[in-house]
Amino acid sequence: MKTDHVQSSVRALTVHAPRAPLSGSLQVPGDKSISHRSLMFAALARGTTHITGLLEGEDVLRTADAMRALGADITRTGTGNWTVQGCGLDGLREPADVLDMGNSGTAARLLSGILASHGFTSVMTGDASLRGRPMKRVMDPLAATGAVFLSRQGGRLPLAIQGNANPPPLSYRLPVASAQVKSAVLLAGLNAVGETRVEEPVATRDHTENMLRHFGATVRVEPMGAGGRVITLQGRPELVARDIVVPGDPSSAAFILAVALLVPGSKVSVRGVGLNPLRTGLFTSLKEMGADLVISNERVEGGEPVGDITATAGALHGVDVPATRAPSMIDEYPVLAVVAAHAAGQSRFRGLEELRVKESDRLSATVALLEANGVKVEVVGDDMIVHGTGGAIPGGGLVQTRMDHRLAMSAIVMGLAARKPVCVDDTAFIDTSFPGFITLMNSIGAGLPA
Ligand SMILES: O=C(O)C1=C[C@@H](OP(=O)(O)O)[C@@H](O)[C@H](O)C1
Ligand SMILES: C=C(OP(=O)(O)O)C(=O)O
Repeated sequence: MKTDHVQSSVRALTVHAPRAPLSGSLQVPGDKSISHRSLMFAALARGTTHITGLLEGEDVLRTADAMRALGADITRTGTGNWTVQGCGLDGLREPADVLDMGNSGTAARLLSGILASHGFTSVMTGDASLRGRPMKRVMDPLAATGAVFLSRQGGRLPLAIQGNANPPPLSYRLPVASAQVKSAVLLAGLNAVGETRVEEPVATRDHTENMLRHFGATVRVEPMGAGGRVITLQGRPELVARDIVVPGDPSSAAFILAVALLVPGSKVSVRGVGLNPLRTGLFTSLKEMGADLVISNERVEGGEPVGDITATAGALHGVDVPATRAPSMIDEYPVLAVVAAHAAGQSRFRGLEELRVKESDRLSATVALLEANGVKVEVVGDDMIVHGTGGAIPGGGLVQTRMDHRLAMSAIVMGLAARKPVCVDDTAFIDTSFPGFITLMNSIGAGLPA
């Protein structure tokens, strides 16, 4: 199994500060959220969808395998170029074997919405990290549609799902700010007659809403309260194949831009980065720290705002990131903590409870990453407080990456910015979201061992 392959080929790395400033211009791989959805929605549509710029990371390859097991015909025609022959909403078939979603919460949670609303039985599992993550957050709303779930204790994978092909439409208020939960409910609503309604008190990434519309569904989005939204989806739409251009992943660009800000004298551009406003909280926070980040060539590609971002190294100061910004930068806190460790003064990141249920407990893992490298950090309730070193991160630590790609990449950024080398226990999981990361870093002069 591929999961075992990733787990068994441990790749340790020792990271030294580069001898010279970093420079260059590059593109990062396609957006992970949009890539998963492209494959899933194309499989549910009728006709042939061509996808350009698909992220070929392990997580997305798991979604491709799962959609194939459900009957879609999915072919890779070139780097990032994929073709999906969809089955239509009523054309999926029961998978003959267990669906292995690897390390991917997005794949598992979104797929559960699809599986719960089809009249067959399926079983889903994942690697040790994913098997530890909570699935009750999707099982609870989906069970109200008549789907039956059997999971391990605490709502953990493996999970057996007996779907209901005629689910009633749900009206659901998200108890956690999660685009994955929102998407699972909306995807189950595709097969329901009538209007599915989701209330989110804080807006989360809206790729599901935008992309379902692109494939022909009627989706309405209205503001609710201060920063919330109500999303309504008309059930049983005729989903029709539509081509998709996947923008560069802002969550991947984050690591390149962060290292360019921290290594003195550096200047690096990342071209074609997705700039959906529900994904750009990190860039806002970096600018508040005094970062020299310039966005140029803004345009719309494949329905998403896209631009080029240039980062130039310079002095940074601490920042107070409000909890309401968390959903728009939820995957970027580990690397922002490294930037805050380098900055002068104190930073506070508020409302990080969701970090505890990612590929690892990212709150405690980020604290450990900083502490191992001589940086003072505290957790107060759900807030993280980082005491910046004013450009003098001691380094010299060993970082445990806990099967978590974002910790591995953040640890590498720390090693490039620290005084003493940083050892990273395992970088293999970087391939889940950012294949080619080390090669790209070296293309701007990072000098990492290949
Ligand atoms: O919907 C998505 O594509 C994602 C939503 C976020 O998770 P939550 O919905 O759990 O916040 C994010 O952390 C994940 O990397 C991708
Ligand atoms: C949390 C992440 O992904 P997922 O939930 O899909 O595993 C991530 O990529 O940082």
